[in-house]
Amino acid sequence: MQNASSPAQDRAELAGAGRIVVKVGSSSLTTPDGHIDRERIRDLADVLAERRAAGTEIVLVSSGAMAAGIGPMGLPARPRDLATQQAAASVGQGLLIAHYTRAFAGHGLTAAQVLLTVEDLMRRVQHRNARRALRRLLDIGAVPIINENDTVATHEIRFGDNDRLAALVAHLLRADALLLLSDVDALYDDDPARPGARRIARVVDPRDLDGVAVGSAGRRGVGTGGMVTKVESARIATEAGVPTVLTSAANARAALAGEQVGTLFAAGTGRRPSTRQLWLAHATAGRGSVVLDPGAVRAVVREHASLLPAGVVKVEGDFTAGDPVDLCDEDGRVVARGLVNYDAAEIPELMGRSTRWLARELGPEYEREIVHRDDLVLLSAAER
Ligand SMILES: Nc1ncnc2c1ncn2[C@@H]1O[C@H](COP(=O)(O)OP(=O)(O)O)[C@@H](O)[C@H]1O
Ligand SMILES: N[C@@H](CCC(=O)OP(=O)(O)O)C(=O)O
Repeated sequence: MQNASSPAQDRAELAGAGRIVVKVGSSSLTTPDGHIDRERIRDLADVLAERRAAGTEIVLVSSGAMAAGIGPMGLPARPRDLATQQAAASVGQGLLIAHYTRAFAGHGLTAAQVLLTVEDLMRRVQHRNARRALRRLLDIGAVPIINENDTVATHEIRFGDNDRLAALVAHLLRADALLLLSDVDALYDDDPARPGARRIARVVDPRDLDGVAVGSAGRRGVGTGGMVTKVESARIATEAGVPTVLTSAANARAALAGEQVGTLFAAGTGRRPSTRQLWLAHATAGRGSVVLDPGAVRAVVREHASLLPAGVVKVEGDFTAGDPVDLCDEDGRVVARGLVNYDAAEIPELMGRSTRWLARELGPEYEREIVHRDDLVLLSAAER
C-alpha cells in the first residue's frame, strides 16, 4: 500500500486525532511480583484524561488481567495451564478495572469495562452489537476499557494478544490513530538489550522491516507477544488506514502530542478491508485445508469468486463448518483463507461435482459454496 505523507504530517495526524485507540501491555501495568502498579495506572489515566478533556475520544485496550492475578492468587509466576490462567485473569481483571475506575473518576470520567471474544468481532450480528455498544459509550463520554474475555477464551478461540485485538478495534471504530504502549520506547533493529541496537523512527512499507530482528516478549515474562504481535498489529491497523505509534507508557503524553518519539507506522491509502477480512488474514490460523485445482485457484484469486465443490481435489484436517481453513494450490502454497461451509468429513463426497448435480442428487442445501467469496481473503502469496 502506498503512502506519500511526511514524518511531520504523520505525527500531526496523532496530535489532531478525534478518536484514538490506546493499547497498554501487562509489563507497563504490573509489578514483578504480580500486583497492579497503581502509580502507572494513575499516570496513564492522567495522560488519557488530559487528552479526553481536549475533546478526543479515547478507547483503552488494556492487558494485565492475568499478570495482576498472579500476586493475589499467591502464584510464584505466570501459570502455564489454561484453567489457572483463566482463574488468574478473572481475579486480576476485576482489580484492574477497580483501579482504572478510581483513577478516571479522579478526572470526572466514567470507565466502562468491555470484554470481547473472537466471536464478537467475527460474526456479523455480534460485530454490530460490539460496535453499537462501544459507540454509545463514547457518546456518553465514557472511556471504554477493553480486554479479551480471558476467562472464557480457550486456546482454540482467542485473539491471544491484545496488540492485534487493538488493531481490529481501531478498524471497527474507524479510529484516527492507534497508540501501542509497551515497556520499550520503540521498535529497534535488534533486541534493544544489545549494544548498538538502533531505534526505527518510521515504517512506511513492510519492506522497511526486512532484516529487523523482531523478537518475542521481554524479560519480565508477563507480556505475551513481544514485538512480533506489535508489528503485526501495526500492519493490520495501517492496512486499514489507521496510523500507529509504538512507544513506552512513559512516552504516552509526548506521543499523543505528536512528538517524534517511538516508532511511527504510516497508514496505507488503499481500500479499507472489512474487519472479517482483516481477522481472517491476520488473526486466524487455518484449522485444516482444502486443495484447489488450477482453475479454482484462478477463479478465487483473479476473479474473487466463491470456492465451489467442483474445484476441490483434496481435504486435510478435521474442521467443522464455520472454521477458518486454508485454501492451497496443488503445490501446497496457501493462496487464501476462508470460513468453510461444510465439515471436513462431508467434502470428499462433494469434490469435483457441479453444484447443480449436488443439488439434484443430494438436495438443495448442497448448492452452497465450500467457501463464500464474502468469507474469503487472499493471502499475500496469491497477490504477488
Ligand atoms: N526489535 C525489538 N525492538 C524492541 N523491543 C523488542 C524487539 N525484539 C524484542 N523486543 C522485546 O519486546 C518486549 C515488549 O513485548 P511484551 O513483553 O509482549 O510487551 P507488552 O506487555 O507491552 O505487550 C520488549 O520489552 C523487548 O524486550
Ligand atoms: N488478555 C491478557 C493479555 C494478553 C496480552 O496481549 O498481553 P500483553 O502482551 O501484555 O499485551 C490479560 O489481560 O492478561
